[in-house]
Amino acid sequence: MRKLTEGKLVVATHNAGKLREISALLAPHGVDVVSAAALGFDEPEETEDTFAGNARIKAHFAAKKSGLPALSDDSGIMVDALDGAPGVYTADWAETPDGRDFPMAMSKVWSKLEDMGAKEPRSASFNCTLCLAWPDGHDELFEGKVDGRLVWPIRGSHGFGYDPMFLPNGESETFGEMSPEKKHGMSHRAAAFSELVDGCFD
Ligand SMILES: O=c1nc[nH]c2c1ncn2[C@H]1C[C@H](O)[C@@H](COP(=O)(O)OP(=O)(O)OP(=O)(O)O)O1
Ligand SMILES: [Mg+2]
Repeated sequence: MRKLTEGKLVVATHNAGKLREISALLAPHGVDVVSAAALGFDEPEETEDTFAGNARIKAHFAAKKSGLPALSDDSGIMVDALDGAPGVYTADWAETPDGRDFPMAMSKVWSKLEDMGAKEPRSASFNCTLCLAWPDGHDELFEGKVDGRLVWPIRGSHGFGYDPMFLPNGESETFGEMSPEKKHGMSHRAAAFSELVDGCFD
């Protein structure tokens, strides 16, 4: 597996919540981080139907454009009773003409479960695929997952996206209620990061 040797890394995301988490997860490793959004890069279209496929699109786009290694994150929530939806389309479910509306997206998920009479526990998982790509076209992929269940009403104002409706197994706080440090100890993103750190950092 290729090691990350350069000091500077582009984080290929336009999501401020993800950038905050990725920066915190990278902080102990002495990497100098700049985001694709801060560099003014466009968002490439996420045309694949897998997390890995879309992670590769985002990381290669930023690596080519910057001439630096780039790290992307493609992630989403998979609800068992919905056969894994919204999955790769988790961000799309929140899309409105005025931007993303996550309270609306969470209530869409919950109403679908209500409409179908889904039984407790309404199990779901958060999934994350990281892609580290270099300007020469090489890449490495890492995956992480956390299992839990969905709750309603939503709880907490920490984190981002669908965090307030996700209760990880064995916990009493949703991702929206827990501190960032606690989420970083158990999240899908943290799990993928630990693979990345083991494989690519000295
Ligand atoms: O820890 C999380 N806590 C809550 N929600 C989360 C999390 N991780 C992903 N999610 C949701 C947010 C987003 O709606 C979708 C990912 O979509 P995804 O395309 O990978 O990210 P994005 O468009 O927000 O940013 P970008 O593509 O620029 O990295 O899953
Ligand atoms: Mg996206």
